[in-house]
Amino acid sequence: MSEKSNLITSTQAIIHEALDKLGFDEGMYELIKEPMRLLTVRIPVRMDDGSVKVFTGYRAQHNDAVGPTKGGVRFHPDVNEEEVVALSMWMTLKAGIVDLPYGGGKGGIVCDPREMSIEEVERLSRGYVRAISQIVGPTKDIPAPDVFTNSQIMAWMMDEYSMIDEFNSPGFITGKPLVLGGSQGRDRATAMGVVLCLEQAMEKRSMKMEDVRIVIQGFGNAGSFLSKILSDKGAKIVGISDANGALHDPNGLDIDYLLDRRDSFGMVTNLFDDVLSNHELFEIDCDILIPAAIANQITEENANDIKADIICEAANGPTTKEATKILTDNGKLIVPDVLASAGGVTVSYFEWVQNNQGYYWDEDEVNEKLQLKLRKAFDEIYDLHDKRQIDMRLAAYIIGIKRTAEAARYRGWA
Ligand SMILES: NC(=O)C1=CN([C@@H]2O[C@H](COP(=O)(O)OP(=O)(O)OC[C@H]3O[C@@H](n4cnc5c(N)ncnc54)[C@H](O)[C@@H]3O)[C@@H](O)[C@H]2O)C=CC1
Ligand SMILES: O=C(O)CCC(=O)C(=O)O
Repeated sequence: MSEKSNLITSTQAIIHEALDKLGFDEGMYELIKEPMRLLTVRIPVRMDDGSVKVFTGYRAQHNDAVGPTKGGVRFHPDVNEEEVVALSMWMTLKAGIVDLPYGGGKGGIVCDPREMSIEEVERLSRGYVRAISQIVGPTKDIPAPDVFTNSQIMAWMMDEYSMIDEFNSPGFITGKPLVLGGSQGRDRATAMGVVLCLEQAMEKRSMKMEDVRIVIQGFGNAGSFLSKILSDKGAKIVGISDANGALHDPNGLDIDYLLDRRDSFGMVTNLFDDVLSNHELFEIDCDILIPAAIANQITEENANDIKADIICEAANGPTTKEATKILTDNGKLIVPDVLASAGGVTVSYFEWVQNNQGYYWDEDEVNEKLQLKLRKAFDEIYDLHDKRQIDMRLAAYIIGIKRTAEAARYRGWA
C-alpha cells in the first residue's frame, strides 16, 4: 500500500469506528467511506515560451447531505487523486466539528507554481475553473486557498467563474482579496484557529505562553501567522522550517526578521548556511510542536523522537494513524487537524455569508464569532475524549461525522 493511499485507509478506519460508536450501520459507512463525486481534468495551458503544457487537476466532493461542499485548492507537485480524496473527507469532518452548513470538498493541480511565471499561474488557475465549472458554484461547491494558492489566485478564479456565469459571483470562492468581497481576518484565520485551540490545550496541561518553547513546521500562510501571533503572545519559537529545511535557535528565533525575508511560497531557509532537515526539526527539544506544512510528517519512524507535550496540527494529515497511537501512549496531547485547522474554513464560511447578504463585518466581529465556534468545538471534543477515554482524533471524528450521517439518514440515503 502506498503512503498516499494510507491517508484514505486510515481516515476510513477512524470514520468506521466513529460511525460504529454513534450507532450507525454498515450502510452509512458504505455511503461515507468515499467521495460522492470525483472529477479529474486535463488543463491545457499556453506557456510563456509558446508551447502548450497539459496539467492534471482534481476536484473531490465528499458528501453534500448537509449542504454545498467546501474546501481549498492546492497547487503542488505531489498532488494526487488519493490525497485530494482524503482532504475532501477531512473537510466534511471540519465542517461538522465547527457546525457549518457544508459538506467537504477539495481540489488540486499537479504543478509547481514556484517554477512558473505569474502569467502561467493565472492561465492555469482560469483553465482549472473552466474545467470544473459544471460541478462548482456558490450553492454547489465553494473552493478556497490551500498550499501554494493565495488571494490573487482566488481573485482570478472568481473572475473566470463570473464570466462563465455571466454575473458577478463573489460567493463562488473564498479567501479573496478584501476589495473583491474577501472577509476581514481570513488571511490569518487558520493560524487564529490553531492558537485558540492551543491555548485551551495548554490550559489542560497547565502551561503558560511565556514559558513555552514552540517548533513550527512550515512558514507559509498558516506557519508564518502562527509564528507571529505566538511570539507576540510571549512564546519562544525555537524552530521553523520550509520545504528546503529548518532553522533552530534554543534562545528563540527572530520571527519579525524572518517574516520580512520569506518569499510568497513561505521559503526563507535558503538565505541561511546553518540549516537542519525537516526530519531534524521534529527532534528539537520543545514543549509544543505545530506541523503546518504537508501530510505524513509524523510517522512510526519518528514519533518516539518527539519531545513536545502538545502536538497541535495546523496542517492536514501530518500524523499517521500509527504515530497517533505512539504519541497518545507516550502521554502527549494531540489537537487533531480536523479541529485545530478549522479556523480557515470557519472564516471562509463567514466570507460566504457576507457575500450572500452583501453586508460586511469588521475584524472584531469576525474574530469574536471564530472564537465562539473554535472554543466550543475544542471543549466538546476534549470532554468526549476525557469521558470515554478515547484519543482526541477519534473524539473529533465522532463529533465531525455525526451531522453528515444524520443528514444523510433524514434524506433517506442510508
Ligand atoms: N491556508 C489555509 O487556509 C489552510 C491550510 N491548511 C493546511 O495547512 C498546511 C499549510 O498550508 P498553507 O500555510 O496554506 O500553505 P502555504 O503554501 O502558504 O505554505 C506551505 C509551507 O509548507 C512548506 N512546504 C511545502 N512543501 C514542503 C515539504 N515537502 N516539506 C516541508 N515543508 C514544505 C512551504 O515551504 C511553506 O512554508 C497545509 O497542510 C494546508 O492544507 C489547513 C487549513 C486551512
Ligand atoms: O477555507 C476553506 O474553505 C477551506 C480551507 C481548507 O482547504 C482546509 O481547511 O483544509
